[in-house]
Amino acid sequence: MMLAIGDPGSIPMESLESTSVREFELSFRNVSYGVKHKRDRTHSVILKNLSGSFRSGRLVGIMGPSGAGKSTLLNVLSGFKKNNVTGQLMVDGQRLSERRSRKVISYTQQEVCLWSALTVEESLRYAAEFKLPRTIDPQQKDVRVRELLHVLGLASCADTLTSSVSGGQAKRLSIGLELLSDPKVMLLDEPTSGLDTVAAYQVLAHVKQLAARGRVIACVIHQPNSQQLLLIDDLYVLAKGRRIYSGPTGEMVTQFARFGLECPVSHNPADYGMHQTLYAIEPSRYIFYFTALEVASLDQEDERLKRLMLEEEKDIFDYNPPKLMVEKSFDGSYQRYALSTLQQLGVLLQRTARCTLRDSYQFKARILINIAIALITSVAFYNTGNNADRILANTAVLIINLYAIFFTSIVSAVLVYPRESACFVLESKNNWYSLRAYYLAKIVVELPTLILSSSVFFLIVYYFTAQPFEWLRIGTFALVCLMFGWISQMLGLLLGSVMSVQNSVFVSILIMVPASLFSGFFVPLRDASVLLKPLLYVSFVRYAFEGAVHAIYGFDRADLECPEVFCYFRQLKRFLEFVSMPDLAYRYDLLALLGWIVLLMGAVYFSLRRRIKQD
Ligand SMILES: Nc1ncnc2c1ncn2[C@@H]1O[C@H](COP(=O)(O)OP(=O)(O)OP(=O)(O)O)[C@@H](O)[C@H]1O
Repeated sequence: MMLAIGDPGSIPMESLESTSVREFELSFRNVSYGVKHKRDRTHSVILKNLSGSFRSGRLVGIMGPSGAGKSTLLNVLSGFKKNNVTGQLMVDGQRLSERRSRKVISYTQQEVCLWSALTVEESLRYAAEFKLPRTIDPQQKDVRVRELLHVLGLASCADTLTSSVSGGQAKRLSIGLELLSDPKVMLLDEPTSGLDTVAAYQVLAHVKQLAARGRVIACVIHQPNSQQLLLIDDLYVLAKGRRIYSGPTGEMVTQFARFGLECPVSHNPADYGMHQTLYAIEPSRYIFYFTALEVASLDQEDERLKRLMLEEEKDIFDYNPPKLMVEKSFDGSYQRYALSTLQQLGVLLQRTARCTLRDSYQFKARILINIAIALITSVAFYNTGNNADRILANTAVLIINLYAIFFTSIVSAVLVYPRESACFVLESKNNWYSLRAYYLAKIVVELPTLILSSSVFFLIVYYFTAQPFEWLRIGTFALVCLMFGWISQMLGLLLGSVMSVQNSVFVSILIMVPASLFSGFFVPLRDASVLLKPLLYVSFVRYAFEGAVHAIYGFDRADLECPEVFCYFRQLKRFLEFVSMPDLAYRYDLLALLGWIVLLMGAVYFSLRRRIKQD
């Protein structure tokens, strides 16, 4: 059903409402936020001593000039920003813990983060799967998705991939994803930016209806027109991180006038002309918008503004909230996630499978690169496997095999992961699913890709370079390749989760080049300097290389063929002494690789957890 302008009541809200919620209030007291500048060790205050209360049933508009701290305030209230924040967040006068605030507050940021391989409708459907409880039947979910498509004006692009929609459509979709679960408190950062007047009105009207049904909704709003202003019940106006107004929209101008801040505030004749013209065209927009912005943009030394700010800071809490227990009023039956971990895992796997099948470029490229390198290696080292005269060349095959696995695994992870992890952080902070479910899904999805891509390489090279066709050797070699590939993959995910694509690529090269030195192939343990030796003992490349050498030449392999009169390395014992691996212990290599896997998997987990927790 399309929403008619000027008729917000026509929004089909009934099915979007699950239960009626009693009135409540989200309030914050003495909220300050500062940043330390690393370069000159100075400290800037971004939000100073802000207090206020947003009541359910009323749509709150947060206004102020660019850089006033509007987005920062929403980041702080939503819990997205936690470091260097002081103050209290309360529901009905009861302090809201961090965990609890995550349960009740949803936040739609200015930047959109969408899965590029999904269509608009699919994105909403997956959001519905994650955010709506299983008790809601699929038909009802379908109705909600369809309603949102219409209300947000996305019906015409429902089947378009999110990578192809316009900026405004992407913005509306990102709001829709959060609207689906009908959260108790919604903080929206510029929900109308990028939208035309009609769409902006529709979004605001929809949001107002949600507020009217007992939600707290606060949104940063830029340049609202008179119709949009009529929808905004309360205004919270910021100037350089300080509050200059909080209260009903209609009373703002009067409040400013009490401090001699009457419109127009500036007396530049040129500006005055502009003011007059604007006033003639659209009086209400002129009064609210220009008054708010002009006052907020005044010099902080302006006496009138100073008095106004002092008054606002003095009069922080005129509302006396009822002392209700948050537990009873809010959390009684409120679950952080709509689905169990297992159910979350199921939906995550479904979504990833769909994205991978649709956007299979990365996967195909990885397989093709592996085949190409495998064929080149096979041509270069054809039939070396059982030739004692070419044993060094054959050892090179083993190390090339490991490098190919390393680079294809790490590069595909660092290229794709930074963007994916940004979406994960956003969805996770908004309680779509837990880190545990996401991490499990990631492992389940990555493992088959890794097995397939490294097996392709390994099998081609193994066959054409004539390595021994014994199941024990094939199995042990494959296991080393797989574990090494998993280490590379985890390293890629770790880099991708903590840094940008560019930095991850540089760092992965920085890791691998010295790691080659520590493989034991170029500098055997015996010849390593005192400085190099400790690095060889911890190098995962060395353990993988040793494991591979053991798989191919260990386990009491018979002497090699010698096509010449004399081959020094015909007896494998001599070769193993030469590469400084006389007493090979395959299981120790596996144990060391396993240790690395556990370490890196833990590191990836904790780095993702840190990202969810940090600002
Ligand atoms: N981590 C940070 N380090 C340094 N400065 C910061 C940091 N976070 C915010 N700021 C500064 O705080 C001020 C407020 O930023 P914020 O993004 O909240 O403004 P805004 O009112 O939302 O602006 P806009 O309307 O342009 O989006 C800006 O001057 C910004 O540069």
